[in-house]
Amino acid sequence: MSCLLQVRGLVKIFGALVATNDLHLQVMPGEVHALIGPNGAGKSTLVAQLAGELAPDSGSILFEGLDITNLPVPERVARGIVRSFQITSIFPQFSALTNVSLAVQARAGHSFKFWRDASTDPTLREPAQALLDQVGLGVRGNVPAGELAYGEQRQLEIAMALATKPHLLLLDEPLAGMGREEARVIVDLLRRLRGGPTILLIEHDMDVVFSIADRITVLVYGTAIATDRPDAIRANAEVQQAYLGGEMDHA
Ligand SMILES: Nc1ncnc2c1ncn2[C@@H]1O[C@H](COP(=O)(O)OP(=O)(O)OP(=O)(O)O)[C@@H](O)[C@H]1O
Repeated sequence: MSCLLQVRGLVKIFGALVATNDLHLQVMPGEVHALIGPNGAGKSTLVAQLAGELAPDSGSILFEGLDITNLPVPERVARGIVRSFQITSIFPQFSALTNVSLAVQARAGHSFKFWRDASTDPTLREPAQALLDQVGLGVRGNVPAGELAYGEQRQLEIAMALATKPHLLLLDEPLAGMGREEARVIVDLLRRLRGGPTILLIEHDMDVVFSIADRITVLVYGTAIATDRPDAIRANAEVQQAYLGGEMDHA
């Protein structure tokens, strides 16, 4: 099977710091692929380069066989690389349903200024309601987005990201700042998304990573030191060394 995303020899330097260091990565279609590594290993820097927010100093990124290394963010989104929690902007005064309707509308190529249409047009409302149902916010559609609980806003952002019909969904710490119950809702949602878009996930909660990832890549000092299935990663001596026997013990 040919890979969806291929990163070849990626390098990103900040002053004296090599944040991404000759990084190679392959993400296969349909998988949940987790990126883990100690603090400062370069996970977010990598995702920013995949999303097009940061330009690499060298190396290349191929997506669906096409070199996208120099494509700007909107063109990557149009090709199906979508980052949740960063690129989606919620309008807090609009209802959850209108927010998702706007995302559906944007995907269809219309301008955001027609938000009045977005809240009433059935061709936007119906898919938007289906997306709210999918993320577990089906009964919260009429609530202004700004009044949703923190975890619900993250669910809403996932619905808005899904509205763009992503082929690759980039999730950078989707559980950050959440309590136990809110995190459980998001983890259940990620499980339900299996079979949908390919997911590249940065997550510090090792229990979550090891229970939902198909494959895991471990970054250390900007380099991918291992990519494998969870059980093989857990047993990998170099990986255990990188974590100094800490977090991995609990995984
Ligand atoms: N814009 C920037 N300018 C300078 N240094 C940066 C910049 N962005 C990141 N860095 C540095 O690059 C290194 C990698 O940071 P990055 O945030 O990618 O790591 P991370 O693995 O995501 O860390 P964490 O798990 O703590 O979120 C760190 O040393 C960080 O301080």
